[in-house]
Amino acid sequence: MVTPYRLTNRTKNHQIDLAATQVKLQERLQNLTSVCRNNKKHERMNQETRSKHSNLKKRANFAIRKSDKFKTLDSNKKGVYGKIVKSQSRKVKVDDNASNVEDGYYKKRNDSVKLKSERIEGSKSNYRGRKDGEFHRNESNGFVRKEDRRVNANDVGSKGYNKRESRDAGGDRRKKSENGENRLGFLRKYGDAKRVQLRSSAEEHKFGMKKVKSRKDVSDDSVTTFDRPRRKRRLIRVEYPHDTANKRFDDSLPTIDNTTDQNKDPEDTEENAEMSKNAQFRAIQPSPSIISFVNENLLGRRREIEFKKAGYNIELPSPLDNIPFSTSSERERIEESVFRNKLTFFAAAKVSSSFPSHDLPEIAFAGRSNVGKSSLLNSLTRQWGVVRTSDKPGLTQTINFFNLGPKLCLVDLPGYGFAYAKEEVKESWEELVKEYVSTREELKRVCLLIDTKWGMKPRDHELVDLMERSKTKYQIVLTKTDLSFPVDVARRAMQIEESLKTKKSAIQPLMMVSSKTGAGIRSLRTVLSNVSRFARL
Ligand SMILES: Nc1nc2c(ncn2[C@@H]2O[C@H](COP(=O)(O)OP(=O)(O)OP(=O)(O)O)[C@@H](O)[C@H]2O)c(=O)[nH]1
Ligand SMILES: [Mg+2]
Repeated sequence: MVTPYRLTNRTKNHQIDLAATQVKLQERLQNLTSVCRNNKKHERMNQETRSKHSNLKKRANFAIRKSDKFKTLDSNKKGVYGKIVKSQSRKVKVDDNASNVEDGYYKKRNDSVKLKSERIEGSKSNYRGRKDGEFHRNESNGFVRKEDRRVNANDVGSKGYNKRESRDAGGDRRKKSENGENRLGFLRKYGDAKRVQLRSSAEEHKFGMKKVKSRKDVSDDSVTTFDRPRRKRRLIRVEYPHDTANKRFDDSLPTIDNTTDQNKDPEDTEENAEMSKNAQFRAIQPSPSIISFVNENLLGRRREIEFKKAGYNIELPSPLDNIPFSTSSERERIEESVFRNKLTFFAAAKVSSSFPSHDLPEIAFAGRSNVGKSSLLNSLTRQWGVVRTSDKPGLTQTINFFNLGPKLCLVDLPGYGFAYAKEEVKESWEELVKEYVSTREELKRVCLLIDTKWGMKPRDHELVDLMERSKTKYQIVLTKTDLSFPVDVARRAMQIEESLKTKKSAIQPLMMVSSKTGAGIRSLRTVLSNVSRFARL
């Protein structure tokens, strides 16, 4: 049997004590945890404070370093005016002469600076006193002119960062701040290494500083400057009088160059002659009949729209050589039966002995190089590519004979005048052409091709004279009419007709063609087919 457990008073008391202790312990535990938490918080705070502190320290150091530089600048400024205060370990060099030697303008300054230093040492009346060793310049003194202020790097530099001073000094503030920046940049770049401080013995004694002399010792120790030559102001010079960019200046500075005039003389006269020829050409009034002929045949430079309006198919080669509204480029369309024949290469001759012998009438195409002889042959026969053409003068170098069926022979002659060939070779071509033109019996007509743009040149006249002498029939054909204005085509035709009026062997009318557009080709075909028809061998 279990006896009921009865708590004694003592036990009860004990129990109460224990409960109280438990409560107390719990409270302490709570306190401790809160303390712990607080400690952690503090620790974090401490860390933050420490980092903040270190940051501040760094910034402070940086600021101190910066201020050192400013101090140096300040001391430099003072150095100029005689009172030099040591700033940290940096020193300012005195070399006024060396810097001023470069520019004669600054030489004048030496005297004024000497005067200045004397006056500074003598009394402070020229400067408004501030702190010890700091001075403001007083412009009313007169010895520091505006120009001097501008060229003095130290002075300007100090103004760069000290607004109050710049205000005091007056003048263009913006300019000064710019110079101040330059000055700072210069100091950063060249820093201590280039800076040396020199002081007069009096100053040395006064401030108790060591005398440090630069290698380039100078007699005048009272003024502070730098070794580095001052930046020269940029000047805009007109060095190239013939430069188009300087045209304005050219107009204001006319130069007379006698030597060039003397050298130019012969060419000038030629040019003037050429000019007057051009003027003469422009003065030609073409007759209404020629103008209407040019317009009817769509000769001259034209827009494609005009060809389209007239019904020609501009997709075809030499469109004006076709019947309007035709879509065919076949040679069956050619009216003149002789030109429907196939064009075949027959013979080439470099010398007169190799001229072929046959009983066909010949029609030759002569003219300057690149005038369009070979192109005209292709265009007349509408057989593109049979005769070789090139945009480089001098492609055709031999006398080439082409048979046009059994009735006619077309002859492509080498050109004369400018060509990409040696002089001797060109001379031999010319001789060959002259020989052929003057001696060939089968030759019934020479088509003398003239470039519409350039007209007849002396060599063309030479050939004309030769043909006149040898009584060879020739007909002038103006080529490349599509490159000149219609009125110029008419003028050129008038001009040449006038010049050949008295020539007996010249056959009228003068022909005008364009191998490119095909203008005038049909008319030329008609003329040439008549030659073959009535030729007697
Ligand atoms: N715009 C235009 N160009 C032409 C005409 N005729 C010829 N040409 C161009 O002129 C250049 C010379 O043509 P060619 O036929 O080789 O001249 P060439 O007289 O035979 O020249 P050489 O053989 O060197 O004596 C080529 O590029 C042709 O395309 C024309 O009527 N109009
Ligand atoms: Mg040719």
